[in-house]
Amino acid sequence: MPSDSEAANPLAIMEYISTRGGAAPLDFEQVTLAGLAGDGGLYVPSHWPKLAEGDIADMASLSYSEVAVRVMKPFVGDVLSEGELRDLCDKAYGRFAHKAVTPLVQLDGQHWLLELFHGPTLAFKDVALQLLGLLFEKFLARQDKHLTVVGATSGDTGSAAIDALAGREKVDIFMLHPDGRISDVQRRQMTTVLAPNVHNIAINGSFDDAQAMVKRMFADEQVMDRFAISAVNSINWARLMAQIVYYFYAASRLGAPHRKVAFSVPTGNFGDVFAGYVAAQMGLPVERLVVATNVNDILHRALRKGDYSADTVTPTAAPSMDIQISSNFERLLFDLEGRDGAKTAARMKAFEESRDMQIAPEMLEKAAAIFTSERVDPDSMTLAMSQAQEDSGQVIDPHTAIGLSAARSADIDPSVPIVTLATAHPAKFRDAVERATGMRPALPRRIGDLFDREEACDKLPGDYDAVKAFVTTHATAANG
Ligand SMILES: Cc1ncc(COP(=O)(O)O)c(C=O)c1O
Ligand SMILES: N[C@@H](CCOP(=O)(O)O)C(=O)O
Repeated sequence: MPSDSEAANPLAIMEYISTRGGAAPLDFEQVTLAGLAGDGGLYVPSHWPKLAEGDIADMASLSYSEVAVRVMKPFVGDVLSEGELRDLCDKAYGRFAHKAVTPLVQLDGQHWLLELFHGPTLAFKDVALQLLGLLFEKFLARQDKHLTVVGATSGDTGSAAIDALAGREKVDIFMLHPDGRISDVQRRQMTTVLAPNVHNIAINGSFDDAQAMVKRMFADEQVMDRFAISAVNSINWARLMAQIVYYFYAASRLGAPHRKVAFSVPTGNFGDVFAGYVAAQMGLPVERLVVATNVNDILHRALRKGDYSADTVTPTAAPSMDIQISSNFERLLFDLEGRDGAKTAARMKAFEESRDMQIAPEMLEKAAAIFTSERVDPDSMTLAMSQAQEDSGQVIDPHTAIGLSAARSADIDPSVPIVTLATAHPAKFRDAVERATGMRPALPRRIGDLFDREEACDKLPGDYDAVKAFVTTHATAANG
């Protein structure tokens, strides 16, 4: 738990440093607009702020928006006043279709679902991206600058980012998705947004290929000199920060800080579960974080055996988790290695060249203090969907099913509540849900006419130069 002095001074100035140690420290406004560090690293806070037990206990009776203010304020520092942060949270979470924003649903004596899909695009990404859109707007109004957002999506980040940024002045968004490897609903949620500042690009390749191209752009001086490039993926610290909130919100309602809570997290890019790790560093009593993967199991192999070697991506019925190179794992490695940027830089450079990394037993042991992992195969995923419907009347999506199956397999004390993050609405994956349960979920009213809308999308080869040429031709220069 936090020391008295840390708890008493949560607003000490927060600086952000790169995991690779080669970039100047930034404040919260700068880090939000920067996205990825110039040395290729990911920004992290210079220290983990601590919340006092009493503050965590108080959260049980606060609204989601108020919990968000209390959790995020130490990361924001004095870049926004508390009133400004509260206004942004009220606005962001006011767009959610459920009063609780992220309601908890009890399945049985030990298992709960945390429904994170009540935002405009029906996945957990809205929780952070609705806020990030408003943060961009606020910070760009302070700076006379035009922002070019370049992102990669395996289905959900794209629509949430586009919803948050479509039509905003001073921002263009270029969103790369793997052609043919996302659900029809996911694709249409992006490609039917016809605002002139939105550019959808289907690339021939996997999410990993798209993500690698995005990262390469941040290191490309020809692009960076002309355009102010930023990120909406969880490589952007502000994305992760907003995702820490729901761990506090859920755990405080289940008895934290006086009771430990475990979380099972369907995982791909390691962002959502890393947010849980941060919550634990801030003082939330987290019994365990279950990293639930599908057959694209690099994280399971890494946490179980130290084998972080990237295979090719296998397309599955949980396409948003079809990822083999998990960007945010670098943030964990940085912590596990004593926050030594030079070591992390050397490790990541070697990985980028060989696509292989072995993790030392002492680092694995530290990770095992909080993380455990489970690999869920397609049959277990299908079974989790049908059982959730039969036993609890809950229709769940394939990603949530992977989380729930992992939660039920993990070795966790039966007296500890386990919260599975329900990361997407079942209507986004109607074919897979229908195959598992015989039920075809209806599209929620707000996207009821999705299949009647016109689509716009450019197709490009999985080639960096082609994507760079497209972005630099269509983007607005930083100085407008
Ligand atoms: C529905 C869904 N579940 C789980 C994940 C995995 O989350 P993360 O990439 O933060 O590990 C994603 C994609 O990010 C997703 O869209
Ligand atoms: N699953 C994501 C992939 C990117 O993850 P992010 O959290 O880093 O944006 C998606 O659906 O796009």
